[in-house]
Amino acid sequence: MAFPVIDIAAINEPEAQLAIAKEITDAARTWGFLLLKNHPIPSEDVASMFKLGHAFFMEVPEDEKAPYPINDRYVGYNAPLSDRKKDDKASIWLSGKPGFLAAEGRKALPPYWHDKIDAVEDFKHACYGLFSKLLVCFALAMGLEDRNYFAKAHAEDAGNGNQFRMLCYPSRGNGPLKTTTRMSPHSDSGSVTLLFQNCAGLEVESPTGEWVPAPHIEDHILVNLGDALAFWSGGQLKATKHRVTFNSVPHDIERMSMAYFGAAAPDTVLEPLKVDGKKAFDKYEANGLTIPPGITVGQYSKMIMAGIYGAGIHEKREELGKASSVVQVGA
Ligand SMILES: O=C(O)CCC(=O)C(=O)O
Ligand SMILES: [Fe+2]
Repeated sequence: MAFPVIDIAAINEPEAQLAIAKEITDAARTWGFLLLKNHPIPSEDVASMFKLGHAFFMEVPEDEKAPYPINDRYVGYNAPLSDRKKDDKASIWLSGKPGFLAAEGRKALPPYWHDKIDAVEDFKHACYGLFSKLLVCFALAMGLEDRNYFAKAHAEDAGNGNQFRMLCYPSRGNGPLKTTTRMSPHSDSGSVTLLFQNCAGLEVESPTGEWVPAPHIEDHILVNLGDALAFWSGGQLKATKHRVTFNSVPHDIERMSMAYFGAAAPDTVLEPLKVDGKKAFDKYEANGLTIPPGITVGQYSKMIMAGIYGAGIHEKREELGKASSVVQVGA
């Protein structure tokens, strides 16, 4: 079964919409991954975001990044080997609802970013526009009465907003240690991830269970689904495991990617839809955890984050009496 590549040039044309929605949803049911061709995000904008990210990772000294570690709102820098203590990649998190980075979020960002916040905000907003169209496609193709059934639970300014991160898998002079990897296998936990990549290197679990390379095609966006939406859809949509290894991105090769993680508002209750009037599954497991029906998106995100970044920052927030509604959707 070939990796799905879907042309969405006509996504706004009413007579073409249902057919495109069906193609996208079929890919989401089988692979849980797809490549979007002729999408509305200008390639110059993608290129300039990569350029900003690359200069940050390569030119800003580590001691100017280290004082800004990722915080409980998913803003800040994550040094190599901090994810799961073994993933050899660095990331800068630029999360939050529109306006957040220019206001409270600013002090958590290395100063390099301060005059680039508007460009980041514009890019995130464009990602949101595409993401919400994909949510409409799922509802249309699944035959839900309300085409906004999913989209309306994903307002751009709900909760703490969506997460956005740029990643850099550095090139190293020495080979990797046995104990390190690039990006451990995981499924994303939110609704839909838009992934921009500057080269190949991501591997995904195919419908027949083998690790296969996700194609890298110039000007295409890779899309994958997260467990919250897969669970909510009653298993009709699939959240697929993916990883980056030192075989797919050797130690002396650099890779960059940017991920926009769209998630539902933290108070969204995840109750699986029935498929043909029947319960689709008795138990849904993801990343080693079982998702109980009726859990909210906010509660689910807390369940999964401890293994990745440690729950410490969130516990501290709660000790202070401020219940956190942080949504960790990537991995
Ligand atoms: O770098 C990549 O392509 C993978 C990123 C990813 O899977 C994630 O951040 O959740
Ligand atoms: Fe991921």
